[in-house]
Amino acid sequence: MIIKVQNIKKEYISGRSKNLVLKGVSFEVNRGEKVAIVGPSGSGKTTLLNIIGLLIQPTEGEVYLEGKNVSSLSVKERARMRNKFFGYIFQEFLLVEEDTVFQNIEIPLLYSPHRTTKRKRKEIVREVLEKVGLEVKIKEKVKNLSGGERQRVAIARAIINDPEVILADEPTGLLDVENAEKVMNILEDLVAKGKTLLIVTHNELIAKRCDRIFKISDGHITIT
Ligand SMILES: Nc1ncnc2c1ncn2[C@@H]1O[C@H](COP(=O)(O)OP(=O)(O)OP(=O)(O)O)[C@@H](O)[C@H]1O
Repeated sequence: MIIKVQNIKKEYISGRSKNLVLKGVSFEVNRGEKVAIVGPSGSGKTTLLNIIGLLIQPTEGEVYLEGKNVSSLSVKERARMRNKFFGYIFQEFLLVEEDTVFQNIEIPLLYSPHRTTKRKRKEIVREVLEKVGLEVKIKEKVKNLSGGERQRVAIARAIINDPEVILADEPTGLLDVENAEKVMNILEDLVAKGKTLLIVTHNELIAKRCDRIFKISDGHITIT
């Protein structure tokens, strides 16, 4: 088992109002699994993904990654996990529009503890761009790309450090059917090579392609 979540609660407090979004969520995910996280808008899907990805802290409960309780990790180890263990893909791509495809994708390499020369970075970036079918766009500015191409750049950036787990938050939400299909095929290829995928989606067909579906409703999770 690669991820274990135990009795996670998350409460947001703004002013006097409290919002208990997750009311005690527990599950395990195995290595190489493809899991869909579904539920109505505002049910806490992104919140759950961000807790697993160490982007936010739960109010209560524990997250274990490869058997290690993450609350026992130092700040440095958490940062390393974020950079090396997870690849994050978001609906809005979160790319630097004015920069080139290469500049956007090399970012995680610049933050890696292993120094790389520009030549080496180019080689690695070319390799991941090949995986997402965008080698020819390496010098193009992101602002000149289509939505589908942007999402593939975002995927390339997410996988450049060869992460174990890919966390994808509505990665096909802004894409047409054809581009959504391309993105899903790339993600499924990664799973076929042993990566683990957690994908938040509103799309039933995408959810059905996964091994299991985690449905969040009223702060609780049902697994099918
Ligand atoms: N930083 C925050 N501070 C306060 N409330 C928040 C914060 N982040 C999320 N919430 C609230 O928590 C609830 C769950 O939000 P979350 O984004 O996890 O839902 P979601 O299921 O991903 O929704 P959607 O499908 O619309 O993206 C919502 O009511 C949201 O307003």
